[in-house]
Amino acid sequence: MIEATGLSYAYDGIPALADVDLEAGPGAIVGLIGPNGSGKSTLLRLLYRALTPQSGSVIIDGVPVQALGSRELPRRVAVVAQEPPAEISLTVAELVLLGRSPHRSSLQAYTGHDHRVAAAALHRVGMREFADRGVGTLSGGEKQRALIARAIAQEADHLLLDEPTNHLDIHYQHEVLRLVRAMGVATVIVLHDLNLAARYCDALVLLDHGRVVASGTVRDVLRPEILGPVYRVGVRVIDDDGCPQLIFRPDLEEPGPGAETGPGSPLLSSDHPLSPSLEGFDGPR
Ligand SMILES: Nc1ncnc2c1ncn2[C@@H]1O[C@H](COP(=O)(O)OP(=O)(O)OP(=O)(O)O)[C@@H](O)[C@H]1O
Repeated sequence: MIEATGLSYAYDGIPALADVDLEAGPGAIVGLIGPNGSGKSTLLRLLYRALTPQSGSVIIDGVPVQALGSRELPRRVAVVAQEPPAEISLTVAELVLLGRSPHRSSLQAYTGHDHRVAAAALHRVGMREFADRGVGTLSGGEKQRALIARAIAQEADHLLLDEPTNHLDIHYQHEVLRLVRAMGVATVIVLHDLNLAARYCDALVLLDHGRVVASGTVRDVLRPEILGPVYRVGVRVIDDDGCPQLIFRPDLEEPGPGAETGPGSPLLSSDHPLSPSLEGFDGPR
């Protein structure tokens, strides 16, 4: 269980996050969504103690995160951050094996069990044949999957991921999120793709300018009247076998400089036969 209450943070006096609450119960996946610069990564960094909040608290299974020891924290919380891995000179197998470090003392060698857990994690992300490759030689998506394998090998009860589907093709976007679901641990995940968020998250927290604009179930948050003003796009929600999915239109009221091909423009007016119907789209207010 991850409980964050009243979190605020400022970089060099410039506020990035203000009075944010979040809760991820056992097995629940909470999606952090919001525009660029809205504070998602900052919030995640506060959750895994890379940053210390100026006010508020983060509690992991009843224990303040600040009170967890440096070995206890990674045993409880696995992180897939946006930063590229420092372990660029390692092989993929060695990188994934690092996920076992919190489970042994620094003098202890990795056990057969550690190797089996690491190999199984690599297999789960479809990377077994990459075991001997250098991390530095991987594509962006392969690297991302190797980092997710490391988090799986860590066997922590809490998982924090910052845009884990970045660089992944559509198959692996779904595969990785299915894996996250199957791990069944308390998860907080930053996602830009709202349709993936709708499909895989149990709850969402929408940030804008460092504040929570909406939080709750997927259906509570992914509403055109909420998303439109925050993302400055037109939004339509459709139902895909019970899962809400979104279709977006660019901001119809404030075309950017030189934008001449939007609906209503001389090149593509809304009654042009090639212009798709705008019915059902709620433009931003
Ligand atoms: N190290 C830093 N020093 C100063 N300001 C920072 C730093 N990191 C982030 N910020 C600022 O804090 C705000 C929130 O940034 P953050 O990275 O948390 O947003 P985000 O929602 O994760 O963005 P994105 O979707 O673009 O990844 C932004 O205004 C950003 O410029």
